[in-house]
Amino acid sequence: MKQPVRVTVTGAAGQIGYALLFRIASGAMLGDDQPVILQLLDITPAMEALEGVRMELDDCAFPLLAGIVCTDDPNVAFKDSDYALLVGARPRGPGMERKDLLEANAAIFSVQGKAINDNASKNIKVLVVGNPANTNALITQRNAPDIDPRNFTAMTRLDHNRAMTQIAQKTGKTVNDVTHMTIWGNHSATQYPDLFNTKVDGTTATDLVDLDWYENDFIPTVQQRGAAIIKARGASSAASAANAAIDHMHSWALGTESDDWVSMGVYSDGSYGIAEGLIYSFPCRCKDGDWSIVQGVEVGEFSQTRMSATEQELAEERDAVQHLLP
Ligand SMILES: NC(=O)C1=CN([C@@H]2O[C@H](COP(=O)(O)OP(=O)(O)OC[C@H]3O[C@@H](n4cnc5c(N)ncnc54)[C@H](O)[C@@H]3O)[C@@H](O)[C@H]2O)C=CC1
Ligand SMILES: O=C([O-])CC(=O)C(=O)O
Repeated sequence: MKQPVRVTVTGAAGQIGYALLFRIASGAMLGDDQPVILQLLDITPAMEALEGVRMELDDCAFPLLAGIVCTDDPNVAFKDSDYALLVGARPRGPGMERKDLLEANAAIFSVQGKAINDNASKNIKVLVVGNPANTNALITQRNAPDIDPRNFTAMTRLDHNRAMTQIAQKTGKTVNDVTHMTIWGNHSATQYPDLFNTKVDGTTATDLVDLDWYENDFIPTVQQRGAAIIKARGASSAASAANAAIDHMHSWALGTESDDWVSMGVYSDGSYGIAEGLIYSFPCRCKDGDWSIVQGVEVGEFSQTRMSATEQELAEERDAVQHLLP
């Protein structure tokens, strides 16, 4: 049996937390041979609800669950942490854009970045889910100067999964036939889901659909899917967000499929001309617990315009939180 790893989840008493923790404890995220210790953080008023979640985790008798810590202290939650899923933040309501949450949520991530820097394993893998996810990941990373910036990522896997299903349904196939999907940029309405490089049953997706559908139906549907869920459910995506977080960490820790790739918001090294240091979603391959940006993906004029627009938005978000970036 492997040694247990420590997995921190923030906002653990929230909606996404409730859909996430049981799957982490079951082995869905890190494999069915990897014991986990869950280190659960939420705010003081949520401690009683969190205690209820702990009771339910206990009641599942998960063989891989080697311990549970519930706390309202970030220094305790991140102690020796190997993996962190930063979910805790206010979600948006109807009519809001994700960047409207910047002010409400940004401060949370500077505090947690410092707590990660001071307490966590230097090899910690961090996924930021709380919105606006890319810029919150940037704030966290910049507040943890002793940790490699590559260890901080933002979630665009939900957008990636949404796009996979949309193209599969349009072409009468299943998601099993879809490969090489890419979400470029920000987890926001400017994100660019790229079908020029996507394959459906081996055929390039843009050869199977007309450009009008791609531009005026597919792209806005993927970009606006979060808002559509909020409208329908009265609350933001939770189970699908938790599922995407599991997928993101699973790919990162255990690797991606052969020559396929996944979308991850990662520290830009200047690839594809994207400003260095932004947390931008790229096509990534993962191996041996590390990710790399896939190089040589075709970028035509249609894609370039959209990739630059979402980069521009990320630069503006970064400038708006300059005071939180040491
Ligand atoms: N990146 C993505 O694809 C997605 C991101 N999200 C985002 O995830 C976040 C969480 O969503 P839900 O779970 O639905 O919200 P929720 O409101 O149900 O839960 C949030 C939890 O975070 C806790 N929290 C607040 N401040 C905290 C702090 N400083 N430290 C620790 N915990 C704190 C709250 O007490 C609450 O328990 C939101 O920002 C939402 O917009 C949601 C869906 C997809
Ligand atoms: O849209 C929201 O606010 C929640 C979210 O990030 C998503 O569902 O993609």
